[in-house]
Amino acid sequence: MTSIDVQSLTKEYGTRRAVDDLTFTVRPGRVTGFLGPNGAGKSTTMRLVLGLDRPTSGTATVGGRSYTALQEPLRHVGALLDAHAAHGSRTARDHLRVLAASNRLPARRIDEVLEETGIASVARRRVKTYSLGMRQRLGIASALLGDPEVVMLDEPSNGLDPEGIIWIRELLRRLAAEGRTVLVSSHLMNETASFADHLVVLGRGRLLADTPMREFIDARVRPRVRVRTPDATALKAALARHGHDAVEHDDGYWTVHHARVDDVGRIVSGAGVPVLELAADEGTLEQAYLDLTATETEFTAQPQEA
Ligand SMILES: Nc1ncnc2c1ncn2[C@@H]1O[C@H](COP(=O)(O)OP(=O)(O)OP(=O)(O)O)[C@@H](O)[C@H]1O
Repeated sequence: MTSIDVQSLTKEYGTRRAVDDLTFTVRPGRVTGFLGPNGAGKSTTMRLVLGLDRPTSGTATVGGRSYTALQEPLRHVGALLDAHAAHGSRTARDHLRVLAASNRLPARRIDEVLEETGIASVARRRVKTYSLGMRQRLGIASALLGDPEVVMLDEPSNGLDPEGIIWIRELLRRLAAEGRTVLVSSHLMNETASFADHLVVLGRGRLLADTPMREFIDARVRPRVRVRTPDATALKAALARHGHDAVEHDDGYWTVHHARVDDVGRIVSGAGVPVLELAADEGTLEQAYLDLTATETEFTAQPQEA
């Protein structure tokens, strides 16, 4: 099994520290979401892992070896960094042919990844005629060509239509279920929440979190419960006896703050309160992420003066 290991990694561009003493491990068998505000250092870290840039200090390895030491690297690591990397005057098929030949990959993989990424029917068209979403699919096809154990994708949902977004979600889940190591950066929190098991979060080049997604959310967003009842008086009284306060909304629901659905369920059923609906109002990844990164965002819009 192959992990990505980042150890005390630092990258400076002139006086600017893009990556600052970063240490984390991306493990196989799960999807790790790679998050952080603009300029936090996600792409730089991925480039360092791929040997496209040299670290100022520290190391980034795949399965214990640096990427540049890997023979036929596409068999080990598949990456999508830039959807515009493919040459525009080539067809998708030719682009994949060149990659397959230079990594001694079997030609049958070309058809397999074209099918898998849904671009088989346009594979003979020149890449410059492709939409952004089609280029993303070609970038993912290139990443999967060598059937690699490690897959690293920078903003793969970018430009994909709703059907494409569902496809990429299922693809990422499947790659992880097959035991691969999957690192995916994204600015789309709902998306990330739908496919990630684990999160690595950066802010200004530093590590802010390296934690299972559920723990990341639960540590930052207090749980709430939504209840609907025809007997508000009984509901309020029952909750008050257990130290809970309920707030009513215009749509007829009540919210119980800082409470778990199991506890509220037990309280209301114990008190015989009639309940029409009872639901956990779980914290979202977006809420937790914004809470963590509020002070780590380099670029924020300033309120305009009237
Ligand atoms: N080649 C380079 N030369 C100079 N500065 C660079 C270079 N590449 C990145 N940087 C700087 O390093 C910092 C980190 O950039 P990086 O692209 O890694 O962030 P990111 O987290 O991927 O951001 P985004 O979410 O906007 O893609 C930024 O301040 C960026 O301007």
